[in-house]
Amino acid sequence: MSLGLPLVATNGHVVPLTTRIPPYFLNTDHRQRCLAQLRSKHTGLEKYIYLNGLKERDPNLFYEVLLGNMLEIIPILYTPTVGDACSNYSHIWRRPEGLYVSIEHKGHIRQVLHTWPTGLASRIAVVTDGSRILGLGDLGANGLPISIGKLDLYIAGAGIKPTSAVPICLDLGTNTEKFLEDPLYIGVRRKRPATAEMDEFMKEFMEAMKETFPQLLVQFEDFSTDNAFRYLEMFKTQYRCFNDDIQGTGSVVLSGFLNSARLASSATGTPLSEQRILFFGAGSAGIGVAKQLTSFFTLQGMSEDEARKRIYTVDSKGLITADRKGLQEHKIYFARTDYDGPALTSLIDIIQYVKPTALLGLSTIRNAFTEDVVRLMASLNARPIIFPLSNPVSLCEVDYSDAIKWTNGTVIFASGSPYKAVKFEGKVYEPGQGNNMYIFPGIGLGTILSEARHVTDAMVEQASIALAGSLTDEEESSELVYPRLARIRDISANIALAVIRAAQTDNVDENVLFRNLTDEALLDYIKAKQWQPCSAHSYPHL
Ligand SMILES: NC(=O)C1=CN([C@@H]2O[C@H](COP(=O)(O)OP(=O)(O)OC[C@H]3O[C@@H](n4cnc5c(N)ncnc54)[C@H](OP(=O)(O)O)[C@@H]3O)[C@@H](O)[C@H]2O)C=CC1
Ligand SMILES: CC(=O)C(=O)O
Ligand SMILES: [Mg+2]
Repeated sequence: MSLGLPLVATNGHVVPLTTRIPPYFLNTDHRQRCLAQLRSKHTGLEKYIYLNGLKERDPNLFYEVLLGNMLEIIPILYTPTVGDACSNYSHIWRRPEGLYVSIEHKGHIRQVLHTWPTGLASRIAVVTDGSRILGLGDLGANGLPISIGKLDLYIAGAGIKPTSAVPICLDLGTNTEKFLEDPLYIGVRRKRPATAEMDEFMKEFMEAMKETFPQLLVQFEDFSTDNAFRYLEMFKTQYRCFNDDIQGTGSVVLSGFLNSARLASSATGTPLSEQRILFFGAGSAGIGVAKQLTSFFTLQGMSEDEARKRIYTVDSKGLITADRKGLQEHKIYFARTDYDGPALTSLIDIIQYVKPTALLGLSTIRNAFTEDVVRLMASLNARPIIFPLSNPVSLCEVDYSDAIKWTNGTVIFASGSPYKAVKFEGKVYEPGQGNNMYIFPGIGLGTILSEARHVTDAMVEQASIALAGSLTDEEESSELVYPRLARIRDISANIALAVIRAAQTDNVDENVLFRNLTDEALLDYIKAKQWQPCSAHSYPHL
């Protein structure tokens, strides 16, 4: 063990020649100590604060503990607890953890970006404007922890170097009064800008990002739906960027849906071409997933119209039909043209009309999938596919234990936030977690390594297909629809390989050296590039 400090060995123990750490500290298991300290905290928020302090003090140890305990720690750094961290961020703020770019910096954004310490080494930025954090609404400048949490997943899940990661919160004001009135609120005290002012800001920001960090990929995160679609359209062929809520969610849910449809079909024989998918919630996530599914259906040989006909969307006013006045732009494509009865507003009536094989919730409405809804889905399908995908858990459309009970265990289930396994009538059932965390680390890794100029639709689609195909025999026989989280590094490497190949096919890869490598050699290269934490390097300065 080389720690960069003088050591002596006595009785087989390593003892540092320093007074600043206890002589036998190095012979103890720091990971176990951290876990014990973590577990001694009583609330999720206390655990979150503890873990972020640990990351600041000792990033290697932090990521070692995280990688060894993903199932326990991801729900703290990410959904659901990151939702509490965001809601309370102005109050729990301890130290600078990311980059804030304020509307008041307009005209000087490049100078602000230049203050970021790792400069040209930066490879991936997760950028939120705090306007729709999970399903919690407009949290303004409190949104930074969502960018930090996503980047922890890049580092742990894909092996991106911590020094390559840039968490960014755009501080553009907030329309949430309680923050504007809170004396501890850390953001600018103004309402959000009108579209023209925000567009000017975003254009300056993206141009400054490209100039300051030429090798960087931007992941847009938790922008309100209209802006999420608008900036994706505006920037997706101009800069290296993608939108996680639209494209990442689309990609991850397509994977889970394909594995679910295969499971359901082994009971019912229903082919993909006869699936009817009902989206409860038609925002950036719902429409993003619907688009990804239809794009995949057309790859399978369906016409665009046939593919679109498989999809039904519901918003706060009920089933979305083309005759509705003033439909928002993003809802028009899937609005039904074949329904001309009275407006259908209750979910039960809509299910009775559509007879869906799959019900996907991206609505932010807690318990919207009531017992009646779930039982109706079970009466229509031998294996109903029910994905309550809204985050955090407090906004999930149905709890796993209820879904199991009300379907007598026949449900094929994936939720946005994690649930524990459930025992029902003597059998243990394991839920899936349909969350973009399975996909964005691999998309990012593949994009960064291939130096793709843009993230193309095919790169996102191939990522999804790679994830769907990543189940082991054991996972398949346990009827999982997503792989176990503990394998995320290998899965991310496989997704990255698929993303790089798609970038090559689309001719957007600037790193053309990979074109000559076999898949096996490229996969080895990707794995060798994954950063590994090593807490033995933790005390060089003592
Ligand atoms: N699992 C995952 O990986 C991901 C999950 N999500 C989650 O998805 C959720 C939605 O995100 P996003 O699409 O961006 O948010 P939006 O607010 O844009 O979308 C919410 C949608 O739900 C609809 N809705 C609201 N209330 C009702 C109701 N009572 N009945 C029916 N529909 C209703 C809204 O209708 P209207 O349009 O009329 O307002 C809107 O279409 C969030 O909770 C988010 O955390 C998001 C990304 C990834
Ligand atoms: C998971 C995610 O990106 C969201 O809930 O917004
Ligand atoms: Mg999100």
